[in-house]
Amino acid sequence: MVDAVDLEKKLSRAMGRAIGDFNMIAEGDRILVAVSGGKDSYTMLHLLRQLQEKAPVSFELEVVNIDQGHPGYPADVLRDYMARENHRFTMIEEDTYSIVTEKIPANKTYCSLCSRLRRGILYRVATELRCNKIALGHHRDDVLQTFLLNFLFAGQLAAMPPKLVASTGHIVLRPLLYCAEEDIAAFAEAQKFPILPCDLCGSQDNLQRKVVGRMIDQLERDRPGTKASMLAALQNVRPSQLLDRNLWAQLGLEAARDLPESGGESGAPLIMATRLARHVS
Ligand SMILES: Nc1ncnc2c1ncn2[C@@H]1O[C@H](COP(=O)(O)OP(=O)(O)OP(=O)(O)O)[C@@H](O)[C@H]1O
Repeated sequence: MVDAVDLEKKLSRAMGRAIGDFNMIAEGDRILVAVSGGKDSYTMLHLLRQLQEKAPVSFELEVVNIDQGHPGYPADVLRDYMARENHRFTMIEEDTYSIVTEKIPANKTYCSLCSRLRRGILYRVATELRCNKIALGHHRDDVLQTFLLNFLFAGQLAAMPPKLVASTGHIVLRPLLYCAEEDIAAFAEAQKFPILPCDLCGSQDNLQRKVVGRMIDQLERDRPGTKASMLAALQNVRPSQLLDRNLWAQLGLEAARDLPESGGESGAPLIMATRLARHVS
């Protein structure tokens, strides 16, 4: 049983590694921290605030929540928490719920349109608050699920970008991308974050994603370390072992090389073991 202090250290180390690996934060940044009231974004906010206090670079945090007009949205819970914790907090009221329920048939999931509308609002608010970056609370398990969803059902080899330049020029960050969901859940519980319900829209939450999530969880139960291996794989891409002709052209490849030092048959396990050692801890 890991206690809250150890969990905090573990999560904070994982977040620090992601921030360092992808050069996410620089001196003078103004970061809009998008908080939904769920466990992931509460945890992200908590860890970013801690980092802010000890980091060698100085940056600012602007916390934003969008009240999307769901019936029964307990806005005061979030307002009270932000006031108690002394965060710079803005709640934006935009009734995207009416748009989504009008456009999407009742038996279909609202998630995709709802999150697209939300993203547009976040970009607008980031401009209004003079924020150059936007932090989202996606974590390792979101990344793995997205990867598998794309692989199995969308014909693409793609996960989620750790850092993305949006068309508006804002930089979108995912600082929790190395953090395990179960650690976040345990930490959020230990911290007693006042979690807002996520089923207020009554829509079936992205069913396909849930199925894939359960598949990965089962694999992890059968073979502990599977998730760490999947995450390591996303950081250990061998373009020449894939079949993307455009990628081959971009890399100027004529044929795949089978040199041991480039990780041919014999090199692969060693590289994987090294990477795993970095990420299992
Ligand atoms: N209503 C909202 N207002 C502000 N930011 C949001 C809102 N909803 C989602 N986000 C941001 O988008 C991220 C991903 O949203 P998603 O709905 O997939 O969250 P989630 O997996 O339920 O995470 P969380 O536990 O933070 O709610 C959140 O972590 C948060 O950063």
